[in-house]
Amino acid sequence: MASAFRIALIQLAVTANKVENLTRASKLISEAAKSGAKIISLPECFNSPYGTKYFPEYAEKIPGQSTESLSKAAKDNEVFLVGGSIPEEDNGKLYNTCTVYNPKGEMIAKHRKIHLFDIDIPGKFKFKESDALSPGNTLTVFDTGFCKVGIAICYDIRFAEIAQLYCKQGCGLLLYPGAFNMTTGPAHWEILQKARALDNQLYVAAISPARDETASYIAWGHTSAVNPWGEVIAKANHEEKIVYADIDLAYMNEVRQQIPLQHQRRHDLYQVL
Ligand SMILES: NC(=O)CCC(=O)C(=O)O
Repeated sequence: MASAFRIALIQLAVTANKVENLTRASKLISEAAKSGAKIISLPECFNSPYGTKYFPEYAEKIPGQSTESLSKAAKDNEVFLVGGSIPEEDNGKLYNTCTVYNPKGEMIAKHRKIHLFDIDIPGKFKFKESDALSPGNTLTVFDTGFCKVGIAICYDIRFAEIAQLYCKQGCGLLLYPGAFNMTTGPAHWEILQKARALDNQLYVAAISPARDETASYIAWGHTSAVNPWGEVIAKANHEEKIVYADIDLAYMNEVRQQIPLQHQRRHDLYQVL
C-alpha cells in the first residue's frame, strides 16, 4: 500500500434543509474522489445546523436517511468516508456521532463525541451541548490500508490524551470534524491542531462547516491540515471549499527519526496508559 495518499476535507455550506445538505455533500464527495482523494471527511453536524435547539429535530437513528446517503457516496466513489457528524437518536438519548465507511460502503466505525462542548466565556460566548446531548464513551481508530486513522469530534481536540492514545495505537492521521466559533476559532483552532500534530508527530486535520453569518451559531471555518513538523499544509478561508492535503508517511517517519520523542519518553516517571 502506498505510503503517500491524498485526503479531502469538505468545508460544506450547511443549511437548514437536510436533503439539500445530503445532496451537496454527495456531490462534493464525488468531486473530491475524482481529484484523487482516498479518504474524505465532512464537518461536524453536516446534515443540520449546529445548535442544541436543532439536535432533537434533525436527529436520526443509525442506520437512517443520512447514514444511508453516506454509505452510498462511499460505495459509488470507492473511498473511505468520514461522515463528519450528525445528531443521533438512540434509546431516547441524543449523541453527536461520526460514522465511517469503507470503499464498499460498509460502516466500519461509529464514534460519539466524548467531551461535550459546555463553555462560558462571560460577555463573549456561551454554549451548553449537554443541554441536549449525551457523551460517547469510546475511542475510535480505524484502518484504511494507508494508515490507521483516529477520530474525535471538535471540543475533543482540546484533550491531548486522546491524541496520545491514538498515536500509541499507531495512527498516522487524526481527523477532527469540528465547528469552532468566532470567539475560540481565531484564538485556538489552528494552535490546537499544531499542538496535537507536534506532540505526536503525525498528521492532523480539522474539518469545519462553511461560515453562515445568518446562523445562530457562526462557525469559524478554516478547515485545515497540519503535518508532523507542525506546518499548516492546506487551509480554507470560511467559504464552502474542498481542501486537499497530501499525507506522506515516509516524511512522518523521517520527522520521528530526526526528533525521536517516541524513544525518549521517561516511562519510569509518567505514562499514558
Ligand atoms: N462544536 C464544538 O465542540 C466547538 C468547540 C469549540 O468551539 C472550542 O472552542 O473548543
